[in-house]
Amino acid sequence: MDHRFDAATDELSAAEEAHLQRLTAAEAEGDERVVEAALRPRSLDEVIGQSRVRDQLGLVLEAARQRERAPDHVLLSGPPGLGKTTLAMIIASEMSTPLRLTSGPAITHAGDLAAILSGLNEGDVLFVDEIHRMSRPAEEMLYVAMEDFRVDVVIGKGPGATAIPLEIPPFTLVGATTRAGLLPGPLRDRFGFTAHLEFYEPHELDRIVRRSAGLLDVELTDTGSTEIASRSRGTPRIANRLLRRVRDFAQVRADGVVTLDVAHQALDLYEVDQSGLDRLDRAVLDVLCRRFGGGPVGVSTLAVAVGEERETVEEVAEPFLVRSGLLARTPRGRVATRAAWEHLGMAPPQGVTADQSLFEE
Ligand SMILES: Nc1ncnc2c1ncn2[C@@H]1O[C@H](COP(=O)(O)OP(=O)(O)OP(=O)(O)O)[C@@H](O)[C@H]1O
Repeated sequence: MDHRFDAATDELSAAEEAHLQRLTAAEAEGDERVVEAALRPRSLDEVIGQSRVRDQLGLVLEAARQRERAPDHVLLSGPPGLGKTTLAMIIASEMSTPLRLTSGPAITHAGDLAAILSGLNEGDVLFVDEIHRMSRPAEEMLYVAMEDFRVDVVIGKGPGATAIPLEIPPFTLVGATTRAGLLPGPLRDRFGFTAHLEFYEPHELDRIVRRSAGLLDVELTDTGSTEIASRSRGTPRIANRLLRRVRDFAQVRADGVVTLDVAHQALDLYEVDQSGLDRLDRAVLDVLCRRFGGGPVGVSTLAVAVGEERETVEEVAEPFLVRSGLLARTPRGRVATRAAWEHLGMAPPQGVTADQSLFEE
């Protein structure tokens, strides 16, 4: 579908109108995931922020189009909700080719991957989310598929087992990971283009909030939008989610318009603080400072203390806390910075510095 949104004029095209109708229907069914998917930008031009990634990726795709070849394999890394899935969909749509979706945890056996790879058509884009969580045998099969476009199907077991090579058509693998560091070198090296997605700046999130509000038909003031953007943890998915929650509040407890005051009240109600820290972020800081005297403390201990999985603390809470200068990762464990103590309204113990570089791993 030709889904283009002109952020400069905020005008909806006929295609956009149709899209909006589908959105409204999805909302009427209360399906938040459908709504989230419908808010995704559909082309590189529509992507807000990430300008370097957009430029570089645009060039990779244009060159491939000119050569009439499948683009090189692409690795997208970065914290959740910054647009990895969105970019994978855009790669497929810009190449006018179908997108096949799977995820690392879903591929438990090499055979699962063999089945997916052998079903690909020439030029298909295969998206593997959480690629760092794939099993080792599947990973090894993927190396060969990425480089030689071949799958070795093993027949039989033990010493009598034989590998039958099966040719597969050239395809583009798009891998997404929140932990690029966990990918084995040989896999990482086989991606021709690697993009690291950064947290978004408040003015970019502001544009995202206004774009989504336009699509959802939510009336919001400039200051209302800025307020939501500034509390979105640098993350578009959170910006869109907060917009929907503030919209609920505006509808039920106000006159439907998202003003600064409405945004304030709603976000306070949902326990999103002024810096955008949510419950988990605050729990991590709280435990770190109050229970462990500001650290250093190991991430596993921290995770148990807040009642979360280690991965959740490491991949969801920490990147934003580090980026906000509230937490530092050190070889001896996690440490609260002076800003973290101040954020909790507590006096830092002697010797705690604001200078994160002292804590660098
Ligand atoms: N650059 C962007 N401009 C506008 N909206 C965006 C942008 N990036 C992401 N979004 C919005 O944020 C939401 C989340 O994006 P997406 O699902 O692509 O993130 P993700 O990085 O794949 O997250 P996860 O790894 O958790 O699946 C999408 O619904 C999309 O509407």
